[in-house]
Amino acid sequence: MGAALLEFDGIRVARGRFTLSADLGVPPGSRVAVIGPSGSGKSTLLSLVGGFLAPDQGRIRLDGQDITDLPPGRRPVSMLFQDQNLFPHLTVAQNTGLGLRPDLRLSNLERVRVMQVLAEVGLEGMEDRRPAALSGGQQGRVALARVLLRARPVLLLDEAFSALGPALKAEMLALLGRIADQTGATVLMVTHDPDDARSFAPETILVDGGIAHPPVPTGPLLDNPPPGLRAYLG
Ligand SMILES: Nc1ncnc2c1ncn2[C@@H]1O[C@H](COP(=O)(O)OP(=O)(O)OP(=O)(O)O)[C@@H](O)[C@H]1O
Repeated sequence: MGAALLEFDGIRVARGRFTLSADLGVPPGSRVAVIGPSGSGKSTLLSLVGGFLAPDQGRIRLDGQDITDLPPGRRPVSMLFQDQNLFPHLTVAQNTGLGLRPDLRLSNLERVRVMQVLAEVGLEGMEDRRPAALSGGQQGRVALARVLLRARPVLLLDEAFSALGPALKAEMLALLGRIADQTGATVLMVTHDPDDARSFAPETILVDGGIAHPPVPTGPLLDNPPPGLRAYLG
């Protein structure tokens, strides 16, 4: 629990003919957007942190601890994808409880904690429903409740809210902000929407031309984008 400094130290990774390099640090507890053209390597950058992809060169460190060789399940990282990763046959409470124990053998104390986080994200009274009986926004809340329960030091979002309408997306980003405050997590959020970056992330990593650039203040970057980003933003 608590924030963590995330470091990409001399990272090089090839995927087919594509190569990404990253040499940067993300300060503890910061909220960072990851933006760049389609196919520039944003998901690749997140996969390196999540452990779904191993670099060809370089190390990834969290608070100085080398996590490069740790399998995904042993990394202090939570990841949220667009499809929210809810299991259709499990209830809201069970889907949330998975954040604590994959085998769902929760202690009484852990059950109480599940109910608490569900109340915190506004899902009180819906604990026994299955995901199909929830709206899209409510499903998003279940996924965020699980993240809140896990309270991992690093939270990765890969276009997690991009399918949502503007009002719902704003609501999810606000909830995400509260969760990041509560857990103190370092958040990396891939988005195609510059407004998401502006509203959520004081700093942004630009991924372009095979390079993940160190984070810079979001406002100035978007107000005065370098040529590759300018072309992409239109
Ligand atoms: N499994 C793979 N095998 C070969 N090449 C891959 C593989 N996965 C991704 N790539 C290539 O790596 C590059 C980066 O892909 P990545 O998904 O990281 O980009 P992205 O910035 O997240 O794109 P988008 O915004 O479209 O989701 C792309 O050129 C892609 O074609």
